[in-house]
Amino acid sequence: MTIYEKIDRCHKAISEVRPFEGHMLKQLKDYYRIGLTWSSNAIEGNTLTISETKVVLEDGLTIGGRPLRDFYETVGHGQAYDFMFTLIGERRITVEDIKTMHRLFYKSIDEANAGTWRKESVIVSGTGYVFPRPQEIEGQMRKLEKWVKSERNNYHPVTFAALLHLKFVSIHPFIDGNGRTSRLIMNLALIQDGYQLAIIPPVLRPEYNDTIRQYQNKGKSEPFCEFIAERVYETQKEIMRLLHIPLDLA
Ligand SMILES: Nc1ncnc2c1ncn2[C@@H]1O[C@H](COP(=O)(O)OP(=O)(O)OP(=O)(O)O)[C@@H](O)[C@H]1O
Repeated sequence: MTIYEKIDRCHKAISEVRPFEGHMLKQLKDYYRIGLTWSSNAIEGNTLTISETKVVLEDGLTIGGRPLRDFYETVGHGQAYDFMFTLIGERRITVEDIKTMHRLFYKSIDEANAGTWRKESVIVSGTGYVFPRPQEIEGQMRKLEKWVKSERNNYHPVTFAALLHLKFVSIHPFIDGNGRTSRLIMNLALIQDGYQLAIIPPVLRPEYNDTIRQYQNKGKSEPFCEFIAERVYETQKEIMRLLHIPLDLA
């Protein structure tokens, strides 16, 4: 069975318990708020542990001895995550939504650059890939928005979400926080289509970055899409375990 067939089997089993409705939706949202915030920040070097992330998000407390920036990243990611969930009933992902997500994540860190395109060129370590010039960003992001509208139904929802992430990080429209924003947009696409989140733990960072590079250097998107599909499948199995859905359906 391919990873996509496995995902579809799980999707069918999970959809029967309607996890994205009513009280279950709230519980799932709260559960993954901590997991996604922690993992997405940790992969970029944030030093907070998962239990410290929970303290910051749920009690609003700072953590002694940790950089203030790590605290702001956690609070900001929590707010951007909440905004992402407000779009769950829609099937749109617009440039404005993307800017709002970045602004919420980044406003306490650098208000002037929050939700605004970068004004400088960007170099990403580990790749010789040439990113668009600042003056090209608005056009490329509008093109991406059009692609979302016109191409979404031509892909498996998990492939679509992964491609959206790839295309977004290859524009790298913000001065910082592109990784966090790309993972939020990808997860927005997944939950809008009724799929579970893709959570990338920091230990998988080398594989994550390597599959992005394969797309940029060799034009191969399959390794990244499969990497993301594996992550969605892991979350599906976790949800099935939590909701007492027999795992032999996985
Ligand atoms: N070769 C690459 N090209 C483009 N983006 C990449 C590449 N490798 C990794 N990335 C993405 O960029 C992110 C890290 O790059 P960078 O540090 O420049 O991002 P950032 O803008 O600082 O955002 P964040 O701090 O949220 O990651 C990774 O999390 C990944 O999503």
